[in-house]
Amino acid sequence: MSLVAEQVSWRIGQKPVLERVSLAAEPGKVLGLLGPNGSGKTSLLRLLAGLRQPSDGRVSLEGRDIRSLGRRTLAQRIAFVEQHGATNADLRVIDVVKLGRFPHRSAFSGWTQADETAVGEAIARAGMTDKRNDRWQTLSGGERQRAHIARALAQTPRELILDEPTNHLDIHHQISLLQLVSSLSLTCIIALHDLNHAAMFCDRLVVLDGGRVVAAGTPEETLTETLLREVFAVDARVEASPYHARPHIHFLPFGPGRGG
Ligand SMILES: Nc1ncnc2c1ncn2[C@@H]1O[C@H](COP(=O)(O)OP(=O)(O)OP(=O)(O)O)[C@@H](O)[C@H]1O
Repeated sequence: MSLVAEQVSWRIGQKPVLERVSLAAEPGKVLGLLGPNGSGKTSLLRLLAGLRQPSDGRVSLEGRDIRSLGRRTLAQRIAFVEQHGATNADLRVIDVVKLGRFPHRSAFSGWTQADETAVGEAIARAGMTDKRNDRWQTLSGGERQRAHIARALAQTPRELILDEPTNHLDIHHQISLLQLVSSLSLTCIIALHDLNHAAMFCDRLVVLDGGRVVAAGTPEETLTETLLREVFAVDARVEASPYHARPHIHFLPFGPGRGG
């Protein structure tokens, strides 16, 4: 296993946000993190990235508690694309993506061919080659999102953590990003709201509700009509897709008095 959370709890003051959450991300696989608004997805991703420490339990990377790993080692291994990542508005796309190389550089090394290659490939994979010299404030929300993804790829991580990375993207870029992520031989943990996209592109899913894991397994095991009703408060029919090998969810309209 690569990134593992064992019985992780996180509280803010007296308020429990995550309670005894365990999950294990398999190398080279995509683990989807699902759950309604406020269920604890972002909080858990921040713990997995080492940006926060759990109140109880531990997060480990290949068996070592991430608290024992230095910031630089963690940054060489784990890239995190946050939901509302901020960026200095004066930079160009290429400058933002170059920041991804920072953990790999020392005070004495100049900009190397390996840095150049990593940045060029990351920009191409994120579909930003045409925009590489554009200034940050001229980009659309979706282009900024893709530039942040390029920066994460330039980091050449072995673990990639993405918090709702498709939420500003048009449908073409949503599908192409998820396809890209699932084609990389990286360990990927991705929080998603689109349950059909999760079913199509994730190998395994973990569902949070109220800060606890309420389901985990393959998309077929996890995305049941009962779970959709009990956790997401929607009526739906789940069937094997005739077009791909994964389940497909048909959402049904709310009955009278059930909207909102
Ligand atoms: N710094 C904080 N201070 C107070 N409460 C917080 C803080 N961070 C998170 N919370 C609370 O913890 C709960 C979980 O939040 P979190 O952002 O992890 O949920 P989420 O599943 O990512 O939600 P969404 O789908 O809306 O992005 C929410 O009730 C939120 O208000």
